[in-house]
Parts: sequence; C-alpha cells; structure tokens
Amino acid sequence: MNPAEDLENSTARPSSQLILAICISGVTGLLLMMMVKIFGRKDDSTNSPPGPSRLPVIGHLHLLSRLAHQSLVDLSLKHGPIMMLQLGSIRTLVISSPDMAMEILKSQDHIFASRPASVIGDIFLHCSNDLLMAPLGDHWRFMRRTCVTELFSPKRVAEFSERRRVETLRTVKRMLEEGQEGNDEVEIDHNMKAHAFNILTQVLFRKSYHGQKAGADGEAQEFHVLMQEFTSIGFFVVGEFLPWLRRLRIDVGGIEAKLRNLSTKFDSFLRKLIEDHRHKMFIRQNNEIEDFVDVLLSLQNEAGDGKSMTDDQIIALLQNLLIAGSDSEANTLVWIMTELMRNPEIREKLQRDVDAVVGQERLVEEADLVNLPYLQCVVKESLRLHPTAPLLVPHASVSATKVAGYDIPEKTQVFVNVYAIQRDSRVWENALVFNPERFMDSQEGSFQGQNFKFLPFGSGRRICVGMNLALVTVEYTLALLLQTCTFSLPQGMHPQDVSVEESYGSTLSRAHPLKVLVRPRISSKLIDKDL
Ligand code: HEM
Repeated sequence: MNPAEDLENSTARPSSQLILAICISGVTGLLLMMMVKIFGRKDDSTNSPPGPSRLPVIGHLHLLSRLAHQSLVDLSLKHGPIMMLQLGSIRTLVISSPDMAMEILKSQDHIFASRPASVIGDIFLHCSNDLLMAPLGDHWRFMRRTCVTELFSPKRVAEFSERRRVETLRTVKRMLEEGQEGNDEVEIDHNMKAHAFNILTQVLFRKSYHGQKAGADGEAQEFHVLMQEFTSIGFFVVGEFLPWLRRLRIDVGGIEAKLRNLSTKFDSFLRKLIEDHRHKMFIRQNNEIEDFVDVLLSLQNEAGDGKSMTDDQIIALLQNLLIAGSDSEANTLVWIMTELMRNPEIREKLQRDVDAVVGQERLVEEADLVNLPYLQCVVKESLRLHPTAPLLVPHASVSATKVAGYDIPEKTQVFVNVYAIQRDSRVWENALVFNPERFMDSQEGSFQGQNFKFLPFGSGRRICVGMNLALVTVEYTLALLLQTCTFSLPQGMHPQDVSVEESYGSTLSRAHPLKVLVRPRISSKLIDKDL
C-alpha cells in the first residue's frame, strides 16, 4: 500500500490551537498583513525547494494536522522529497527520502547539526545550558562529550543492569497481579510508562517513583504532579510561529506562563535532589558512584579537567534525559506490544525462541539478549513502523548552503521525516506489513544511522545519546515479559481489531490505551526468588 492511502483513514484534524490561530489571523487580517510587512521574515531565495502555495501570515500552518508527520507525508508525495514550508514565521525544510536524509545528516551534518531557537527550548528546556536543544557549538560539544564518555558508555550502562533487572521484575509482578484481579484487563501503556520512568530515575538518581509504595512518599507525589503537568500542557506555543503575538504579549492558552511555572518547579525539585546527593557523598566521604548525579558531582570535585558541569547544567541535563528518555522508551514498548497482539504467530515464535535459549528454570538475563536475534528484529521492525520521534528533533542550519541544487538559507529549521522514509513503498518491500524477518541476515537494521532508510535514533552528530541504555532496556523488558507472561486479547476481540491509531505529543504514542489479558507463564516462585 502506498503511504498516501494509509493516510486516507487517518482521523487527524487541525488542533484547536491552530484553528484559534487561524481565526485570529482571519479577523485581524489587514492588521496582520501590515505587521508581516514590518516584522515578517521574507524568503529571499529565488531558488528555494518546491512547496505548496502559502497563505499570508500563517504560511503553511493550516496544512498541518495534529499528526504533522502524516500531513507532511501527504505533502511530500505532491511536492517531492525536499520541500520548503513556511510555518508562520519559521522557514522549514522537510526531508522525506533516504538520499536527502544522507545529505542533511551525513554530507552536510556540520551545517545541519544545530537546533532552531525556540520558545519552548528557551523557557522550559534551559537550552542555553542543556544538550537536547542547545545550538551546535562549544557548550553542546562539552555536554555531549561528557554524556558519551561518562554516562552512556557501554561500561556505564552495564553497571546499572542489576537496577534494570529488579525494576523489570517488579513491573512484571505488578502486571501479573493486575491481571489476576478477576478478569481484569491490564493497560499496557500505563504500565510501560511507569516502568520506563522507574528505570530512568533509578539510573539518574536511584529512586523509583511509580509502583507499590510510591503513593505514600511525598517526593514521589511531587514527581507525579510534575510529570502530569508536563504531559497535560500540550507543547504548541502559537507565539513560536506568530512572533508578533509575543511582541504584543499575547500568550494564547496561557501555555508560556504554564511552561515557566513548570520549569521553576522542575528546577527546585532537581536542585533539591542534587543537594541531597552532595550531602550523602560528603557523609560517605568517598566518590562511590551509585547513579548519574553521583557521576556528575564527582566530576565537579575533579577540578580543572574540563569535564565538570555547573549545577544549572546538571539540572538542565537531568530534565532533558527525563523528557527525552521516558516517553520514547515507554511508547516503543507499547508499539511493540501492539504489533505482537496484532500478530500472534510472531508473539508465539518469540516466546519459543526465549524458551529455547533460556528455558523455564531460570529468568532471562541481559546477557541472553545477544542470543535472541529474532527479538532484536521485532524491536527494529516496530521502530521502523512506529518511530517515536517521527520527525527527529528539529535540526537547523548554521550557515547558508545548497541541497540538491536548491538554496537553503542560514537558520532554516529542518524536519527529517523518518516516518515517511521508513514507510515508503519505494524504499521498503511491503512497507506497511509488520515483518521482522526483513531484518534477519541483513545490515539494514543497524541503529548507528549509516543506513538512511532506517533512522529511528537519528544519525550523525545529533544521534540519540541514550541509545545504548534505551535498547538494552527495551529488549530486556520485552524478553522478560514474553518469558513470564501469556498475553491475550479480551473476549470477542480479534488481532486485526487492535488499533494502530496514533496520537502525537512529545513522542508518537497510541491514540487509545492498549488493554490486554495477562496471565502467568512460569512459576511465580522464580520471580519472587529474584526480587
Ligand atoms: C527507544 C527509545 C529512544 C528513541 C527511539 C530515541 C530517539 C531519539 C531521536 C530520534 C533523537 C533525535 C536525533 C536527531 O535530532 O537527529 C534523540 C535525541 C536524544 N535522545 Fe533519544 N531516543 C530514545 C531513548 C533515549 C533515552 C533513554 C535517553 C536518555 C536517557 C535519550 C536521550 C536523548 C538526548 C539527550 C537526545 C539529544 C541529543 C543531542 O541533541 O545531541 N533518548 N533520541
């Protein structure tokens, strides 16, 4: 099937904020036209990539639905794999083919590895101090180098395997208990979210905030409230696209105020955590490393090595890692489970594989994952069809350049639509069929970003810094779930009824929670013994 046909069934609609923006623009059209003349950015290039015709002021904003990646697939089928859009005041290059992705992320990575300036980055993500939204430059290089060498090296990731094992066993136990209460359906989304957060907060600062006793703990409550506020805000800041609104101090929906407020609360939560760690390290009187905050504080103690971060930088980084790491892992696991419920024969084959390699007398361990190649293919195939960052994180050009013969000005925002590339029937055979076998005996599924048909973690300088941690977490969780639990659909529901309707917040998630029946598959003694 062709990607455009797939989109015909989409329920994507323009967001209410967009409609509001369009209404404001309509009512005050004349005034806006004058303002755009005064303030608006003109496309001064005569040799710009193709694109649809645009409206005054809002440009092409009205062409994007809430599922922007899907609207962009549609547009690229009409206008080609390199397309220029004007999203309000933001000039945006949209890339939708492997060749063009290679040009941006490899050949001209030195030009396109920056991030666009953004209101959200500024207000919420501390982008002058952070990693995720920091522009290309010395600060970003310093943060990235420290993360790669000190936090996400294979050695460091392996050091936390015991924490992951315990948290994953707790998750399995919790899901089995939920599943045994009568005939209760277990919500996979909620459980995977809690699980991903617990693993991440264990690695970052040795805490689990979700699960058994979390409710009784004040700090856990504070964390829950923060994350709830974070997910409910909706990150569409109209003033990002129509900056004259900001100049007139109009904050549509009060989103900027909410972001500022949340940022202050996040800040004080994380600052307190850092102080607690500093205090405990002082009491221990050694540099024993128990989590990422310990690592970063111990670097502060080794003065003069050029690796140490300030407290503000540590706070910005922790916030980045919580935001970039939790939902992406959780949603990856939810999409895998979705595909396994739609494809029971693949689920059963996976379980047979785990049994053949591990048996039922002991629990699967991270060390077993190398012997489970089919499981790795299932993860790849799910990330191909359901990349949790379908447009990557926006890139931006640091200087003017040419791509495919077109002029691309400095400070152009770039979306690489990996969703379009990974579902393109010109690139993949039977592109919309879930077929993990396609990755067996093939180099196409490398996560390193050298194959521009398959980019779930991006490529080049900005490739996901947490990839090692993400992959081991996802693969191990999947292996243990399949070994210990039997999954089935509620009575009367058929595999093809399992919806793949999407929703897009900070990452690509399911529109509706996945609910399944969960029953034990091995003796509970094995799980309890290991906890
Ligand atoms: C399955 C899970 C994950 C997926 C699919 C994923 C995917 C991505 C993608 C597509 C990008 C953007 C690449 C680009 O801009 O070209 C990214 C960036 C990033 N990811 Fe991940 N990610 C995952 C898990 C994690 C985890 C667990 C962490 C950390 C705890 C993390 C931290 C980051 C950071 C900090 C960046 C920004 C890097 C930079 O700008 O230099 N991610 N990730």
